[in-house]
Amino acid sequence: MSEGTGAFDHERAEAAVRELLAAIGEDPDREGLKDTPARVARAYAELTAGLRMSAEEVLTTTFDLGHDEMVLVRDIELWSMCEHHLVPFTGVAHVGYIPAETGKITGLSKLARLVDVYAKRPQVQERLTTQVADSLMELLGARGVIVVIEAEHLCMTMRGVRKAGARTITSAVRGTMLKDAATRAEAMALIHSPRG
Ligand SMILES: Nc1nc2c(ncn2[C@@H]2O[C@H](COP(=O)(O)OP(=O)(O)OP(=O)(O)O)[C@@H](O)[C@H]2O)c(=O)[nH]1
Ligand SMILES: [Zn+2]
Repeated sequence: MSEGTGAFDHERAEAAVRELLAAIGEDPDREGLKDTPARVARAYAELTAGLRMSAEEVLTTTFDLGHDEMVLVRDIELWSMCEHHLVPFTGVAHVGYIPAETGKITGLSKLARLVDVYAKRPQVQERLTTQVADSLMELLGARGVIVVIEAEHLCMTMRGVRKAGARTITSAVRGTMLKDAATRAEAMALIHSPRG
């Protein structure tokens, strides 16, 4: 994938929103819309903040707890933006890993932050899923990783095919989670066990 600069240009974003308002037949100068380009630019800066963050920054806090068995955080709330239509897709991510033999683990919140690094940018669900899995393998030296994402795409709900409630499920399985069926089954059982 070719890389953009990642830098957010507020002035350019404001001008583009003003232009879009004119293109849809609105009057960008009417009272209710006059602050909209600046607001939308700020909102887009937030919604694409992942372009200006890295997995390396997020996974700096690690502990050597000697815990070398599965850690799984499920139901991590997720908001991303479909790169085809620039409308949201939303759902949950389940992220599990088997730490390195040294027992090097990261903070639980860092798994949720990692999801945000890759979610807060124009994205497709498949790439989001593999990027989270691959960064855990590389940066934590995890022996195995499983990432399952369940999401609803507003581009399929509010427009186009208009199928509300359809959920897309993607998974990325790496290392021992891939090789060892019992470990993978344990992770899937944890992901699907009853809530509450
Ligand atoms: N694989 C994948 N497809 C996605 C994702 N988000 C949106 N899409 C799909 O991207 C496709 C884009 O299709 P196009 O035919 O180029 O665009 P379109 O005419 O707006 O398509 P419709 O949505 O079917 O109206 C659609 O089928 C979307 O459902 C995603 O995360 N992964
Ligand atoms: Zn879309």
